[in-house]
Amino acid sequence: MTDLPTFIAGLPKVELHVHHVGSASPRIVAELAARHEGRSPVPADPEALADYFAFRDFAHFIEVYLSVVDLIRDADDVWLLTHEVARELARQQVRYAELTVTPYSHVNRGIPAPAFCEAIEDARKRAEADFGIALRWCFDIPGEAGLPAAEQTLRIALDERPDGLISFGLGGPEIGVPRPQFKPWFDQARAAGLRSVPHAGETTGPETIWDALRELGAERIGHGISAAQDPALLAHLAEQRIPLEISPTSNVRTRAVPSLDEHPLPRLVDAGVPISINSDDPPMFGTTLNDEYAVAARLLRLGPDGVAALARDAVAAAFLAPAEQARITAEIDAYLASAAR
Ligand SMILES: O=c1[nH]cnc2c1ncn2[C@@H]1O[C@H](CO)[C@@H](O)[C@H]1O
Repeated sequence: MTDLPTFIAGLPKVELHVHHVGSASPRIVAELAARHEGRSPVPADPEALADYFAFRDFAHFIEVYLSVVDLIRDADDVWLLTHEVARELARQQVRYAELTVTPYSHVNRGIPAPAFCEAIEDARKRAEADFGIALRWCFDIPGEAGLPAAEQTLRIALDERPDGLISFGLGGPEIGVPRPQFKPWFDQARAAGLRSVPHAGETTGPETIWDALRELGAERIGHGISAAQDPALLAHLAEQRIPLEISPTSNVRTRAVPSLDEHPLPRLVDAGVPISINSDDPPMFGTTLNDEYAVAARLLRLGPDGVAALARDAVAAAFLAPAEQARITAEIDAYLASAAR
């Protein structure tokens, strides 16, 4: 058996909670910054960028995140970012990824919705041809922009309806952004066949997760780590098989959790809550999906069998057709068997 990092690097995976702009690598950020003659606080130098991606708190993280969003100014930038994100995911043996994109933020910066959707769709199809990876879209509402953003995000989702669009989400800060107010837009999105995957319980308590379940019809929860504080919620998530999309390093870098050793992931798993392991905004957090699997293996004391089970759990939580889930799961099983020889 090879060492665990090597095993993880070759393990077929899916990723369910990873943000489009949040995945812009230092090289991509440098290229985007260079395209716009340095009219941005975002450093083009990868070293300086690593320091720039250090966050005082969650609000500061969102502020930095939006400064990178400002670098994306036209459809070519959108295409470049999307295709490169797909390349990096495929390098990590990701076969399928549900990428969270925030059309409101780009349309609000002057990129017309049709051009934005055409760019992500063309990059998605090219990535499938170039790298063999299947991408799907979650359109999320940037919560800090409130109900106008909800309305515009839904409009773009329903009017443009790109082929890859499968889910509807809610990102940004939770503090001061109560979930119930978004119910009318989630109701319309779900009625149109989009799956509901809001963030909740990342920086606020279990009540935000209850709201996301009861008011927004959440089928999965982005983060949801504060569920560990509420035994009734843990039992509900476990009984109803509602998966949490866990990104351990994200929670430490945004100060949602003091340290990895204090991360609630072991308690969530012990309570029988279904989870998937994700990277959220990997370059911003100085991590990769493979690194997050290694973190989970350490926190959960897993070997190759346990890590392969984490990958299977993510496949089971994916909004994939059963035949596709079976295909990727069989790949995981075959890989584990071959690594054991
Ligand atoms: O970990 C996260 N939690 C919440 N929002 C996030 C996270 N990572 C990226 N975003 C993104 O922050 C933007 C705010 O306007 C949104 O685009 C949201 O998708």
